[in-house]
Amino acid sequence: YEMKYKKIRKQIKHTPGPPILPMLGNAHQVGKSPNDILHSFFNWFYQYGNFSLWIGYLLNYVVTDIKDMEFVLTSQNLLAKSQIYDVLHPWLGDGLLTSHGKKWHTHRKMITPSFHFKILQDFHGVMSEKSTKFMEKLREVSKGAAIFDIQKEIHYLVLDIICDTAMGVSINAMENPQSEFVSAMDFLCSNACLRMFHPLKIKLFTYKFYPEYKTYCKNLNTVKDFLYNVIGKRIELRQQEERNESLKKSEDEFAKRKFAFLDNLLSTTIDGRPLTREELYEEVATFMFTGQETISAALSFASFLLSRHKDIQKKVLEEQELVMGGNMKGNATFQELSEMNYLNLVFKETLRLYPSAPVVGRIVKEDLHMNGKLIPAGSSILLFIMAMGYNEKIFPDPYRFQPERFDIANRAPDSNPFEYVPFSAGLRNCIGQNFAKLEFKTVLSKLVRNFEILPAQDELESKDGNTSIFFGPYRKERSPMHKYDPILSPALTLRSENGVHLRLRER
Ligand code: HEM
Repeated sequence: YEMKYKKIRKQIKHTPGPPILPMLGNAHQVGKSPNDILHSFFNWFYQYGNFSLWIGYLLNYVVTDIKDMEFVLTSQNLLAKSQIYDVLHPWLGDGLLTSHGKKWHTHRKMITPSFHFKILQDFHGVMSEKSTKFMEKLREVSKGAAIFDIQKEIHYLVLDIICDTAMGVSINAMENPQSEFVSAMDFLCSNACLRMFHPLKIKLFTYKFYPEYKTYCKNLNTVKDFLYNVIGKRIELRQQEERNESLKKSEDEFAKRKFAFLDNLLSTTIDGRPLTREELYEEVATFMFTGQETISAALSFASFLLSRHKDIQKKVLEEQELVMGGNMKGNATFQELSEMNYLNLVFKETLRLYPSAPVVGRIVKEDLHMNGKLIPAGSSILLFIMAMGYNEKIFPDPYRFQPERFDIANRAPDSNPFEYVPFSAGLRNCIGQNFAKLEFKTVLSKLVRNFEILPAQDELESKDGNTSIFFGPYRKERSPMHKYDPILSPALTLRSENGVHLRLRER
């Protein structure tokens, strides 16, 4: 092994990286917790730019250079995902996120119309309804200027929205966070994140020997049973409708007709045949996973940033007053949301500082020549999306929260579209980005109109416009971390390990 890898290391001398140990590579330096991993990645980004990272004998080629990012994202041959996605397979199967080749291609084509703006308009109704309920929940938890964890509350809101839009089923997670299905979904999301960088837990055949494996199976089965049950009932309902039978009046929630992503899948065909139950399951489970943690993170971090930047929150509110006029407590229409340009800039700037998917991976199946550099077959390429947002040449003063930097008037006319890619780009870009933007704006617009968002403690308000999060060598110039500063945890999705704490004051 050592001989073989010595040769490969010579081949990639073009790209430095942290020094390695035999057999371990850099595994001992990456760090134990997800937060350590992020810090190590940032330190190496500042030190090397692109860097090569060895986990045992697996080469991870980490890309932070804009031209290389463009190369990978526009390549037709780098569409298959890397090994870190293996943890998702038992849960999501070959859904859109994890599949590749012909299956991915035909399913992508089939699913694209489900995100058409006419369908998003229907989903917007669900988003508005759930956000109204969310305001009531916030009134309760923020009573008496209590410091609370908004990430937790947003998580349940987003789960409610995604269940309703994916399956047409209301699970009321905001009211029943302890339900078996809600806990099982929570378990699977964090389980995936924690296993991704664990050398033994990442593979199912070694994970089976851990005592927690039993709990994993139990939660996986809960989610699968629930989804298969909904799918089965939906199919039955459609068959009844097709036979033109009058529907039995029932109290059953599944019988209530509500248009959902699943309905779209049921009316689609692949090569002239309807989707199998397994295919339906895979795509619904994928929609629910990808559309949950990502938006939760964006909304939580945006609330956090606004809580610490009063001046920017004021601008968001001024725009709300302008667009909504006298209807400050009502639902914003689709049209009104599209007029909220400043809120759009806040969305972009939040995703620059806290991209929901900080790293995405691809597998290199054949030797690759990337802008003059050889990347050997069998390696994995990790696109370090988060580091791109902290590139000082593109985003001066990168730790400053400054939505205006995304104003078209302030962007360099020759800017490269690959310098900012929170939704990835190219053929495997995020299919749900318009859904995400719509949900972000629906919820945040309502939040800002109902509440003044305050930091957990008054002294935490930013005096210089900077965030309190620092990575890499610049950290030592800054004040120490406060207990209410988020500890970032990256895996497939970014979140705060210690929650996102703040206070609210009703307007
Ligand atoms: C702020 C919110 C979001 C962000 C930042 C985000 C980001 C991303 C990124 C970076 C990828 C590429 C992943 C990779 O290459 O492995 C991706 C893929 C994907 N996203 Fe999103 N996403 C968001 C919301 C959503 C939502 C709301 C949905 C669906 C409801 C969704 C569905 C998907 C799917 C299905 C893929 C896989 C697409 C494919 O491979 O063809 N995402 N997303």
